[in-house]
Amino acid sequence: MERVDLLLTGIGTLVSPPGNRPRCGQAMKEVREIKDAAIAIRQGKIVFFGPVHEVEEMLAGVEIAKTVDVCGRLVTPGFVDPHTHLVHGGSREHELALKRSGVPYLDILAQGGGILHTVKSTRAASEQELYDKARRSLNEMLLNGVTTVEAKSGYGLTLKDEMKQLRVARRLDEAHPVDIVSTFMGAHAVPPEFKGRSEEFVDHIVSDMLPAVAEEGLAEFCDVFCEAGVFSVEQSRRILLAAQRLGMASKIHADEIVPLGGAGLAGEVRAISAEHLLAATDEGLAALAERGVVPVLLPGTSFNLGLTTHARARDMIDKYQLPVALSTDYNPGSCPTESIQLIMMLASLNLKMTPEEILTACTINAANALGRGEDIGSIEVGKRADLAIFDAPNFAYLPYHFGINHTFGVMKNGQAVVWNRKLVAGKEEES
Ligand SMILES: N=CN[C@@H](CCC(=O)O)C(=O)O
Ligand SMILES: [Zn+2]
Repeated sequence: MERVDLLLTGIGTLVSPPGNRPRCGQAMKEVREIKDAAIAIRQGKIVFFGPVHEVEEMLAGVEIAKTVDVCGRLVTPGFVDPHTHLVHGGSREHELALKRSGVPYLDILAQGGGILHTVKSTRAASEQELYDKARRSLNEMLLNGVTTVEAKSGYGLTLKDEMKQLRVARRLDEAHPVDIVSTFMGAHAVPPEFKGRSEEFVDHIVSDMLPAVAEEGLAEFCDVFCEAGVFSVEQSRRILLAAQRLGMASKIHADEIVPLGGAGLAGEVRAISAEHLLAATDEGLAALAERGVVPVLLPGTSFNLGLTTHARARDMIDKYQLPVALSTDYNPGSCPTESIQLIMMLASLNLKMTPEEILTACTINAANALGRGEDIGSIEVGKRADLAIFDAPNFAYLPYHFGINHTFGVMKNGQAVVWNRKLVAGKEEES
């Protein structure tokens, strides 16, 4: 090699899970930590990393176009947020008092509020309004150290409005430094015009929506809210298998509130991931383990809904050897936060995950929940140089010192997109 584009040096601690594969059970705790480290980057990819003296030896005689000293800071892989409802219209703070008075989430939905309220605001919003709002949230995520985000549709619930959401996600992926992975979630709720006729709505999804979404190549995954009073296991199976035939892999909002069997279905259809899982049974967790499904846990949601029960992360890791991933579930109802660093604190508090497990869950396991373990989610030679730089002495400091943003900088494909705690001008929206 004759030249590297960037040498990131002065790294106090470099910490990353090793490899590309999902990390299960005990392996979630085994992270690689290197003191006084450096990373060499060429054409957006990592070409060497290790203790600074070793990297310098490797680079003897190689032209280094630019050197940046991060002055002893912590460097991790850029975080991957594998479950968000990024693109939507409006907000739902008017439901806060109702929620706090104890009215259950599904009752608010059954009364036409909740998700259905956001459906109204999303239908009423123009594509540009949705774009501008989602871009602001994406900037917040980037400032938190996140470099890849999954984004679901599901607040349009007509073909036209679902496509509107998905096109916004595609435009953001093209224009914003954060990579967006799109999921079609037309089965997020039964819209008012199909009230009492959920089977007909499922027919409409299968016959009209899925083919149109596939035709325009707007989504890589298909997700269903498989929940009592929303979509049954049979309906979810029908939608997910139809989507698979069109090339969209499956994700499931599974066993969030009622143990309906969503986790079992995730195993059966070989979903890439199953999300929430607060009410998942042992049988359901065993099905995930048997079929290599990544459980995506959303502790911000149970926290914000004021629940005293939480997903059984310890059982998932210790007993079922599952590769747990974490996510914000950013959405306007059950979890209005873009902060993955807050989620880390809640994973420690309520899921009893260790800092090492949390790091693994927010990086390589989250990348595998999106089928991107070969490309992102760990600091490895050949992978994209998506990196987060923190004003922190070690990774445990992030879930420990909570309620503030520790990010100093973010590199996306080897380019600084956040520096000195600010978006780098022009990088928040490249065109
Ligand atoms: N549970 C279903 N969907 C979202 C919430 C959507 C909303 O309340 O707007 C979730 O994952 O938490
Ligand atoms: Zn969700």
